[in-house]
Order: sequence, then C-alpha cells, then structure tokens
Amino acid sequence: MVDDTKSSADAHAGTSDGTDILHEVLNQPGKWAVFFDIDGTLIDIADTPDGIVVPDDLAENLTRLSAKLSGAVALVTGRALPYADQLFKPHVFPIAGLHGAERRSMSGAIERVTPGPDFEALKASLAEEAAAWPGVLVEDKGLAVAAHYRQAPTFQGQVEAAMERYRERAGSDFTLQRGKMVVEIRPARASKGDALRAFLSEEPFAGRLPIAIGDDVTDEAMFRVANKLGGHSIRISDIAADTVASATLGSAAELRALIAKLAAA
Ligand SMILES: O=P(O)(O)OC[C@H]1O[C@H](O[C@H]2O[C@H](CO)[C@@H](O)[C@H](O)[C@H]2O)[C@H](O)[C@@H](O)[C@@H]1O
Ligand SMILES: [Mg+2]
Repeated sequence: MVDDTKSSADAHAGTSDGTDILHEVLNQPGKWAVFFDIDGTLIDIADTPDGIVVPDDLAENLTRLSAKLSGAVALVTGRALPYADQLFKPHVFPIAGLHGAERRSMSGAIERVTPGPDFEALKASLAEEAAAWPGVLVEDKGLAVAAHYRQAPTFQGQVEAAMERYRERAGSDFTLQRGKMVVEIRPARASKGDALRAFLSEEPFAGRLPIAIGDDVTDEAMFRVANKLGGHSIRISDIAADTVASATLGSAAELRALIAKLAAA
C-alpha cells in the first residue's frame, strides 16, 4: 500500500476554478474518472450525521453523468457502505467507505475487514464515557467510530483526549481521523488515496485520469493521488483551506448545479 497521507512534494495551492475542470469532462468523456466525496461535497453539512438532506435529483443526475463516462464515477466517503448506499437508493454506485477501509467495485464485489470483539468493547466504552458529555454524538460505523462535537463544541478538548486514548487502546491497526467537528478512529491500513488507486486498476476506471472532489482533511489523500497521476483535485471550500487540491469550488450546492448541467448536456 502506498502512503499518500505524508508527501507534500506535489502540494500546490488551490487556485484554479473547479468549474472549468468539470466542463472539460464531457469534451473527452473517455479520458476521465470522477470520484466524489459525500458529506460536505455532494451533500450540505447538517447539525447531526443523520440530519443530512439528499436533494431529490442528486442520485439521478449522478447516474446520468456516470452513463456519459461509461460508468467511471465512484463515491469515496467516510460513511459506512450501507449508510451511504441508502442515501442514493435505488441507484447503486461503485463506492469506498470508512475513508477507504471498505470498497465495492463496479462488479459488486466488496472488500472489507470485520471488527473483532475488542473493537466492539472499545466502542461500548466510548459510548458510555461520551454519555457524560451532553450533545456529543458517537456514531458506530462498524470498523470505525466517530465522536461528533458539532452540537457541543465546549467538549472538543475532552473528545479529542478520549479519542487519542481509545486509539491507543485499539492498537496500531487503527488511526485517528480528524474532520469537521469530529474525531474518528478508523482502520489505518487504507486511505481514500488507496481507494482511488484500487478503482483505477479496474474497469471501467482503468486507463482514465482521476478527478477527485472532496471537502475535508481525509480527502487530501485522494487529492495527492489524483495530482500524482496527472488528474485534477477539487476542494469544496468557501474559505482558504490548507490543501494540495489544484482547484476549488465554493460549495456543495455549486457542485450539484454543475453535476445537473453535465447530466442534462
Ligand atoms: O468522507 P465524507 O463523505 O465527507 O464523510 C465524512 C464524515 O461525514 C459525516 O460527518 C460530517 O457530516 C455530518 C453531517 O453533515 C456533520 O454533522 C458532522 O459534523 C461532519 O463531521 C459522517 O457522520 C461521518 O461518519 C463521516 O466520516
Ligand atoms: Mg466530506
């Protein structure tokens, strides 16, 4: 496995406009594969993990775009696969979940590891400890667990300290993943960058150049891979984020409008 989380040799400020990149896609539809993060990228951030609203036409527009690229569209998310899938029902996309720790290819084959009893016990202890912090939500994602402090930011310090402690208890197979008002413990063995590489080794992605679109720290790993392979990386951000992405777009709404335009073209 390649470590795509450390190198900054290919880092460059996100200065270009992601709109131009996405408009280019349909000019050469056989050239590109597009990888979308979900939360904060396709879907607006909400107060709670379950509070998100999936716009009615999003899955249909993604399906249309995918058809134009002969299926070379995949989702790469921190969510667990079953949760992410139900957001797009009845449409089914190739997808990587848990920040790259699980992946379903175009063929439908799923690669994932299952949590052992120790990790189950760890999640139970964490949930018990977090009950003392009103507003902090613990999201059990199977082989990963997230502690959200968006609704209780005063507990950020306690949450971070506890998650570091639980990560140590989980051992070196697990790593800490920070995100938007959240700290997660996830399998260390794969990143979103690894997921991108794995998709690109298979049909219908093989031989295409990647366009990776995301909004958060976890997406930087796939941006690095996209940059290294000569593709594009687009960070959704309304502020000047510290990123290796080669381009930016202002909001998830802006991205959805572009997807709708490409789907209808
Ligand atoms: O990789 P992504 O698809 O972007 O998923 C990252 C995490 O997204 C979710 O948490 C974030 O979105 C929530 C809903 O908008 C928000 O309430 C929370 O504060 C954000 O951190 C999800 O709950 C996590 O499991 C994902 O890893
Ligand atoms: Mg995101």
